[in-house]
Amino acid sequence: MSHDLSLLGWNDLRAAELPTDTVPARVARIDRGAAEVITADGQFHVKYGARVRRASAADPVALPCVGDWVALRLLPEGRYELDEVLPRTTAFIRGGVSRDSVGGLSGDGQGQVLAANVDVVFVAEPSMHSTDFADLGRIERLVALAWESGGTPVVLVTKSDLFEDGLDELLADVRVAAPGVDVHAVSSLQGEGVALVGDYLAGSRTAVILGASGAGKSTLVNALAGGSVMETQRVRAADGRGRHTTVHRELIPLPGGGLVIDTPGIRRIGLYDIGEGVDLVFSDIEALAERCRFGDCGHSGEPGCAVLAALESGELPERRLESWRKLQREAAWMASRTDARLRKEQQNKWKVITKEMRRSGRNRP
Ligand SMILES: Nc1nc2c(ncn2[C@@H]2O[C@H](COP(=O)(O)OP(=O)(O)OP(=O)(O)O)[C@@H](O)[C@H]2O)c(=O)[nH]1
Ligand SMILES: [Zn+2]
Repeated sequence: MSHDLSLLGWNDLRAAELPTDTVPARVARIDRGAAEVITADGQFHVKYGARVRRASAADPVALPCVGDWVALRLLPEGRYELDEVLPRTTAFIRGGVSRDSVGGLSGDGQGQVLAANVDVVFVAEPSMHSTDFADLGRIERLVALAWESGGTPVVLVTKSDLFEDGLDELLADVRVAAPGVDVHAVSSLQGEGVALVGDYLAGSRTAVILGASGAGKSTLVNALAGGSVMETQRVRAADGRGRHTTVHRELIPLPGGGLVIDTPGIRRIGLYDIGEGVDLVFSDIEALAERCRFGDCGHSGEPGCAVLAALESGELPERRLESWRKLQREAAWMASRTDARLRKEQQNKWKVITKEMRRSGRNRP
């Protein structure tokens, strides 16, 4: 079967990075130290070449991951090996911190890339979660993660059908929590907003959907695919296999164009992987802070504090200020446990390319 690689997101920018005498491929899945890749000539299972093994021994971030564009080299015996990971435009990195079985956090300082070359990051938060309303703090956290990856966040308030009165007010609150980010109401069951979500994937862009368990991620992918490509919670509850079993395909091409990456790692991300993205989510508070009289204002009673003034006047919700403080503390904690130099180096490389793409409008529908 032959594939048109441009439908998987291949473009001139990436073609310019391809070494001579190699074949381009996109990683659909990693399976026990080898990669399942899609090339123009079909799907292959390829092992890592010496170059990849060497680079990843020094730095696990260099290991191939789902979404990567890679260069394959044909060996004399007629099979391909994965010779090189092409420069990533965006990446979700788990910064060497994980929650152990007893719930404590531990860090080994080693980063791990969970997904690469994701253009659009949908943040799914239900309008109603059993008896609770949408959690604005969770939206802020996930939007911070999205910015951090280099992709463009879009917030989806899911299950909008459950919320009749007051949806507009809720959307307004969400817009305050995510300044500069598109916010849409979606009902995957009734179809509201689904086509709009699909529009973000035009031009064969790649998306991930972040959100808590039960946010409706699988149901949305199924709605986008116009069929059942993902098991949803109900099905899984019925067969008793529990959560996180949706692993058969991790790079899912949608019939209307574009791709969605869904992996267990991406599903679990968001509990503690935050960093500099926090500044972008709280750009309104950052702007206020610049107007404080003292450059090192702690916004806790100093004279001439613009942040507290905005709180007084009601311009800045108190919940948001608290959320900012909390996420900043977490980000600082994270940073103290990750190899900062390594992280920075990787991110700078992608940020340059991502900025280029933003400038040329590639990330906007
Ligand atoms: N009313 C309503 N229910 C929905 C909608 N979308 C999803 N649901 C329901 O919400 C539940 C969870 O949906 P899933 O799609 O499995 O959620 P998920 O985010 O994939 O959850 P995990 O796989 O645990 O991460 C299911 O019972 C869905 O039927 C919607 O638009 N409206
Ligand atoms: Zn201040």
